[in-house]
Amino acid sequence: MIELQGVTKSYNGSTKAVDNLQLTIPRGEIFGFLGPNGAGKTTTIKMITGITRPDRGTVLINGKDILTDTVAAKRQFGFVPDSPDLFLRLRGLEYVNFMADMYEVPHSLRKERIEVLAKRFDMIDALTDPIQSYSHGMRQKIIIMGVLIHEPEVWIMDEPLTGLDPKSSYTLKEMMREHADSGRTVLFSTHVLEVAEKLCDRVAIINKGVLQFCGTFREMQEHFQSDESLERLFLEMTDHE
Ligand SMILES: Nc1ncnc2c1ncn2[C@@H]1O[C@H](COP(=O)(O)OP(=O)(O)OP(=O)(O)O)[C@@H](O)[C@H]1O
Repeated sequence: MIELQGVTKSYNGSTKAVDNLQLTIPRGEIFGFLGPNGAGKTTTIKMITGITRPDRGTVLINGKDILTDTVAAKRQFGFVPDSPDLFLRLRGLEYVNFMADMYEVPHSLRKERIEVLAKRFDMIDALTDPIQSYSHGMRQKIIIMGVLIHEPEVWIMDEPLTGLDPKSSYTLKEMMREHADSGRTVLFSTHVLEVAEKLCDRVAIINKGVLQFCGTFREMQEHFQSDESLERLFLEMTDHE
């Protein structure tokens, strides 16, 4: 479960990138975070994950405060950032083991977990190659594997499907569904509204740092008294000044 209470952030003391955001993302849900470029999605995700400090407000992950109980809060989640260009000098397997070390995954569990993940993402043959030699999609997949190796309860993913081929994208979406259906939490941001419409139990739409809507797609249609697609409703909400 992720709770944001009055979360606010300005850069350089000027316009608010995120303004008084109030959100609760319960267990058992795939939650989509949507908004146009520059809306404040990444800033919000960075505040949830403790990378950026909010000016005001509180972030709780499974009840643990990211600012005051940071390590306990960080143990609750796995985070896939928007750029997978990390640890390029390591081989895939070294990186996944490094992540397993960080999260104290026992050696007895690692081999099987790595095998299962590598099989699902078609990465078995690439594990011994340096990440530098990987394509964008392969880098994305190794980052996802490194995150999932410690089986975090809460998944937080910033545009995780970008660059994935159709099979890997299908696999990740399937894993997100399984994770949420087993009573755990998935938060991800995306620009692909068709994916959000099909995959998410609820979505939040943010524009210029302000929450425009939070709820199910059906609730959104009821709210706007419209049977339009998510894409049309999104454009209506975010196009107007
Ligand atoms: N490090 C920074 N310094 C100054 N301004 C920033 C910084 N990071 C983000 N911003 C500004 O904050 C606002 C929100 O940016 P953010 O990256 O959170 O949006 P986003 O919704 O993730 O966008 P995108 O969909 O393009 O990735 C934008 O106006 C952006 O220019």
